[in-house]
Amino acid sequence: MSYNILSLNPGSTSTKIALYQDEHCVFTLNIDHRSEELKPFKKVTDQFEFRKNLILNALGKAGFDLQSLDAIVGRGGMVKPVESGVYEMNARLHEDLVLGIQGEHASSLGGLLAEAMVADIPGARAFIADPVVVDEMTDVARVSGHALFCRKSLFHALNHKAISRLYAKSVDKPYEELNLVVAHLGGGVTVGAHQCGRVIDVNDGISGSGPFSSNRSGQLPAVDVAKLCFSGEYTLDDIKQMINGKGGVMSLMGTSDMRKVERLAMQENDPKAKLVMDAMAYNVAKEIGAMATVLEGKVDAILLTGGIAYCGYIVDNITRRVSFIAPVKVFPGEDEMEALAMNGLAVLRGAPVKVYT
Ligand SMILES: Nc1ncnc2c1ncn2[C@@H]1O[C@H](COP(=O)(O)OP(=O)(O)O)[C@@H](O)[C@H]1O
Ligand SMILES: CCCC(=O)OP(=O)(O)O
Repeated sequence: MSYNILSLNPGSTSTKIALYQDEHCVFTLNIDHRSEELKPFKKVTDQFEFRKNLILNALGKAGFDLQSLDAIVGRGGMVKPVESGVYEMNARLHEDLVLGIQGEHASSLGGLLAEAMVADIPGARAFIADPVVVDEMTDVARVSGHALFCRKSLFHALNHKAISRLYAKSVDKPYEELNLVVAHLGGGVTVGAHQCGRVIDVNDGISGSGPFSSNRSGQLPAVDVAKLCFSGEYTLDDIKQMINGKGGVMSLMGTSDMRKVERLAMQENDPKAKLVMDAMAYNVAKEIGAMATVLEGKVDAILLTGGIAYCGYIVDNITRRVSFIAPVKVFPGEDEMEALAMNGLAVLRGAPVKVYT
């Protein structure tokens, strides 16, 4: 029996779609969204119709018959902390994706779009897989320095796991027998300590922790942020945007496109662009060092992935700083589309599916 699966990956700056016939990718498209295009939408969930129409138009243009789909797998979503795995859409999951229990992120649209689209396809199923809220952190990693706060597991779980499995396959070992430090360098930056198949610690890529990224501030001096909050000059929304969306390279260089920053630094000898690239590499390397201590120095490999892993200058800079810990392997971009489809395929072929409660 053969299956048709659609992968949906809504990101902060793009919507990626891919069609699979069993293991084979037959169509893939990356729709970039300019920031002005998304500006009119107050909340992420307000983008639902806009993204749905783009997807349906793209599939229509490609001449694909939606009725032949067996499953749609979306990248999810800011729901409650969950175990790694595939979850079938249900009323609870729908509700929590809409509410954004742990905050707002474009990936929450993945499950909602999958659910809405299968509604018109008899027999088709809607899933999310390894959402950004996968939580395998140890108790000690959760404790923050104040009783009102705890550290959260919000990261690129899907790509962390997919790239780790790809690496494990390349060295002919089960992922569950390896200790890895994985750094996803993208819109957000997350660096995780993978111990025998579980991400036991990771910086929170949404709420302002760890290294800065192309559009996020990472950790900031808390007292100075508190002063800004009470200065009367900024709204809560302004402050949230400083941390997530308009922070990081966006704030330092006025763009979140690392290709532009790289061009400025390398071709135009812009000292500020070079300093920002150096600082990004420095901070990512520091976080990798921290995660190596979580694994007590027993690290089989360090994996660099995400869009910024295409940037040779940053990769070389990080590698120079951390290669004393373990060999560094680079997986530029992501393996999320295939991971979504293969997770869905496994369920269609009889693997267990998890129920979100
Ligand atoms: N070839 C490249 N060289 C340098 N940076 C790149 C390249 N391609 C993408 N990027 C940067 O990667 C970042 C986006 O990474 P990506 O992994 O696609 O994002 P996300 O984590 O949101 O999926 C952006 O800052 C983009 O400019
Ligand atoms: C940390 C959650 C995932 C995330 O940051 O994704 P993007 O880099 O795609 O925004």
